[in-house]
Amino acid sequence: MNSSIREILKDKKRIVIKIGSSSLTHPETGALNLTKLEVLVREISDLHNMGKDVIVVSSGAIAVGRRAAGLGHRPSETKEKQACAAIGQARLMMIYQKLFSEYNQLAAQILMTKRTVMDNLSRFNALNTFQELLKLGAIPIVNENDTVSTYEMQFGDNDTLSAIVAALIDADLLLLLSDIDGLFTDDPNSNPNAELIHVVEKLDDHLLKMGKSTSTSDVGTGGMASKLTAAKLASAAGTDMVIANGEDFRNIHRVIEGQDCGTLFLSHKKDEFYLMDYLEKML
Ligand SMILES: Nc1ncnc2c1ncn2[C@@H]1O[C@H](COP(=O)(O)OP(=O)(O)O)[C@@H](O)[C@H]1O
Ligand SMILES: N[C@@H](CCC(=O)OP(=O)(O)O)C(=O)O
Repeated sequence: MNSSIREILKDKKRIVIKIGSSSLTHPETGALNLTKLEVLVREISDLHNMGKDVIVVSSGAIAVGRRAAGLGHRPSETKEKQACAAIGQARLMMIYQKLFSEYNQLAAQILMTKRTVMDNLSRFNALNTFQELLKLGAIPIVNENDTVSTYEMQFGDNDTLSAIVAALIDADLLLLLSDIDGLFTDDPNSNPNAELIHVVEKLDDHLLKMGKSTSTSDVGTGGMASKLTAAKLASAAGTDMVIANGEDFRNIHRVIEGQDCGTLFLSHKKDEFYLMDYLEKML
């Protein structure tokens, strides 16, 4: 049953892939894991070569900037985070540009805030930019514009941002690459008996309570709770979603080949009302 359901993943055409900070950096030092990044870029380039539209939502600006600026601690003050993001985002894009150009791919940067989505004109402009980039064969690399977004304009976590991007551009798959294999019956970092859930057909309140909002890594934000919020948004947008482990980026093709990898959340019918209501409440 599980493997036959996953056949649908082979036909996905427009895919948003979200990568968490913990999947991009070495846990011991916080520096970028370049070997892993090379695998990531190769995997994404190959998906693109298969004729798929790929949109990357990459975290990591604050983690990379913090390391580059020599900050020993995780920044807590807004202005400190903003400065780290300014340094880190530029570095991150420099590496992405370099690696993607080695595979003859065109990488592009899109930075968004809540305001980009809430304001009708900005949302329309953002959508046009995405569409034009995809038409040009580029790979958009998205992040929150952390440098200018303060609390009231923030998505706060890229799980939510990636689901909103997926809804905006009508993606048919959202793939969240995390530091964990998928959704478990409980947090496996505190409960060794927790079991991986392979397929979620309906995201009910019981499942929503399984995801705790605390992140166990030194760089992650949001924990499993924000991934489940993303799953609700994706489902309302008619987008299937998979959470898989970003420890091994070859999981990207495993998911697209329909292998039993991570947790698959099946979407049902579109629910524009839920999406609009969610966006309004974000204000
Ligand atoms: N039910 C659950 N299933 C899986 N992970 C969970 C669950 N509840 C809490 N978590 C925690 O969520 C973490 C993943 O979230 P986060 O650290 O924000 O990841 P990332 O940086 O990859 O986005 C896991 O490492 C795990 O400790
Ligand atoms: N926008 C922030 C990341 C926010 C975020 O959600 O981080 P993560 O939990 O690592 O995906 C940054 O680039 O540092």
